[in-house]
Amino acid sequence: MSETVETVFANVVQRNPGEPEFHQAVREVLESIGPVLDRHPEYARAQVVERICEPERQVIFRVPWEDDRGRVRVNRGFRVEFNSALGPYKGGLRFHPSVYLGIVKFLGFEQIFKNALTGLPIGGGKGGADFDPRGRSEREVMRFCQSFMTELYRHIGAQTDVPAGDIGVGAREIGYLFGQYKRITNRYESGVLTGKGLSYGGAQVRREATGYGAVFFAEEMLARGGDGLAGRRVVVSGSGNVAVYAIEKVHQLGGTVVACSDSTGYLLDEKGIDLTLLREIKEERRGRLDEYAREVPHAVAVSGRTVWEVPCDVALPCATQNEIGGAEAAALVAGGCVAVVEGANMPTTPEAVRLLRAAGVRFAPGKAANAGGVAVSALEMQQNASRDAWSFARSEQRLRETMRDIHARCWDTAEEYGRPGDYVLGANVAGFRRVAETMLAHGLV
Ligand SMILES: NC(=O)C1=CN([C@@H]2O[C@H](COP(=O)(O)OP(=O)(O)OC[C@H]3O[C@@H](n4cnc5c(N)ncnc54)[C@H](O)[C@@H]3O)[C@@H](O)[C@H]2O)C=CC1
Ligand SMILES: O=C(O)CCC(=O)C(=O)O
Repeated sequence: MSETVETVFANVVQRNPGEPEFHQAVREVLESIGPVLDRHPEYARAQVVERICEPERQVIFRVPWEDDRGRVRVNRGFRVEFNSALGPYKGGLRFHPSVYLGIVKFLGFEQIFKNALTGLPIGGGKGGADFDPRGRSEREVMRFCQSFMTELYRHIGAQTDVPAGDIGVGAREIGYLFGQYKRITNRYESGVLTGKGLSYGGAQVRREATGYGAVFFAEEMLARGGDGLAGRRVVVSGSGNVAVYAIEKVHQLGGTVVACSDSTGYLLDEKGIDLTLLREIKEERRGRLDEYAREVPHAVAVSGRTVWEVPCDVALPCATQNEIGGAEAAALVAGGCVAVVEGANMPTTPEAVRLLRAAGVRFAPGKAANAGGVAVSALEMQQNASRDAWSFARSEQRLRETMRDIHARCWDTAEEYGRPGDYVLGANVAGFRRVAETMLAHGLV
C-alpha cells in the first residue's frame, strides 16, 4: 500500500479497535485503490477515502423479548448506514450469535462497493442482531422480529434505508418484520424491505438471486478460459439460501455439486446433491445434514471437518466469513481446484487468497460474485415503486445480464490497471470509482 493509504488504514484501526473483520475488509479495498488515487489527486484533496471508511450513521439498540417459558431475553440490534452517495442505504440483516458492531461494519463496508458494481441506485448499509434463531420456536422468532422492528422502524424507509435478509434472516423473518413495520407506522410501504413474499410485493427470483448470480459469474469467469461449468465437479459450502440456489443453478448448467456443509460438518454425495431432499431437510424440517445421509445410503455425512477437503474443479464458498484459511486453500489446490467464486461475504482470508493466486487458481471476490442478490433487491424496489410485478423469466434474464455486466466491469478495470484477470483489483477499483466520483459531485457532506 502507498504511504497515504497506509496512514488512512492505521487511522481506521486506531478509530475502530477490536473489529478485525472490519479492518480486513477495509485493508483489502485500500490495497487495490492506490493507482486510482495516483490518477485522481482530487479524491485525496477531498479526503474521499477517509470519508468512505467512516459510516454515515450507526445505530445500536436493545431488543427485549419474551421466550416461550415467559423468561425475558435481551439482545443487541444494529444498523450501520454506511454510505448513501448512490442511493438509499441497502443491505441485509444478519441474526447470528457472532454478530457485533465489527461484523456489521465489515458487511456494510463491502456493501458500498458491491452495490456500486451493480450499476443500480443503491447505497451501502447492513444490520442485524446477536440473536440465534436456531432452536427457537416460530412464536419466539416472531416476537424477536417484532421487538427488533419496534426500534428499527424509525431509521428505515423506501427512500432512506431498505434492509433485506442475510444469515438467519429469510422469508419468514422478513414477513414478521414487514408485518410489524406496517402495524407501527400504519403505512403499507412495500419498498421498505426486500426479499418479501410474492403475495405482498416480493420480486420473482430474489430468493434465488444470490446463488444463481454467483454461478452466472462463475460461468462468465470460466468462459474467459474457453470453458464452462458443464461436466465440472463443484463443492459448495453452507446449505442455506445462497448455497441451495447455487447448487440448483450448477445442476441446471450441467455441473455436479458433490458436497455442501453446515456448521456441524459436510455432506458428500458423489452422484450429486439431491436438492429436493436437501431443501426439505433444511427449509421445512430445519434439520441437520446427517438426516440426508440417513435417507440416501450412498451419501456420507462427515462431522467436524472442512468441506474443502473434498476434491473439486470449482469451489463456491456460500456459508460465512473467513471459512477458507491457508489450510483450506492448500487443500483446494491439492484437490485440483481451478476457480474459487465467493457466494458468501469475505469467506476467504487474505492469506488464502494469496495462496490460491500463487497456484494459478482463478478467484472472484464476493462483492462482485454475490452481488446478484442485492441487484434483484434493487429490482424489487423498482417494481414496488411502480406497483409492478415482473415474470420469473424476465427477472432471471435481468439477473443474468447484471452479472455479465459486473463481470465485464471487473475484467475491463483490471486490464485498464495492468492487472489482467485480477478480479479483486477490478471489483474494488470499479466500485470505488463510482462512489468516489459521486461523493465529489455531492460536495462535503
Ligand atoms: N442471502 C443473500 O441474499 C446474500 C447472502 N450473502 C452472504 O452469503 C452467506 C450465506 O448467507 P445465507 O445463505 O443468506 O444465510 P443462511 O442463514 O440461509 O445460510 C447460512 C449457511 O451457512 C452455514 N454456516 C454458518 N456458519 C457456518 C460455519 N461457521 N461453518 C459452516 N457453515 C456455516 C449455515 O449452516 C447455513 O447453511 C453469508 O456470508 C451472507 O452474508 C451475500 C449476498 C446476499
Ligand atoms: O438484498 C439486499 O439488500 C441484501 C443483500 C446483502 O445483504 C448482501 O449482498 O450481502
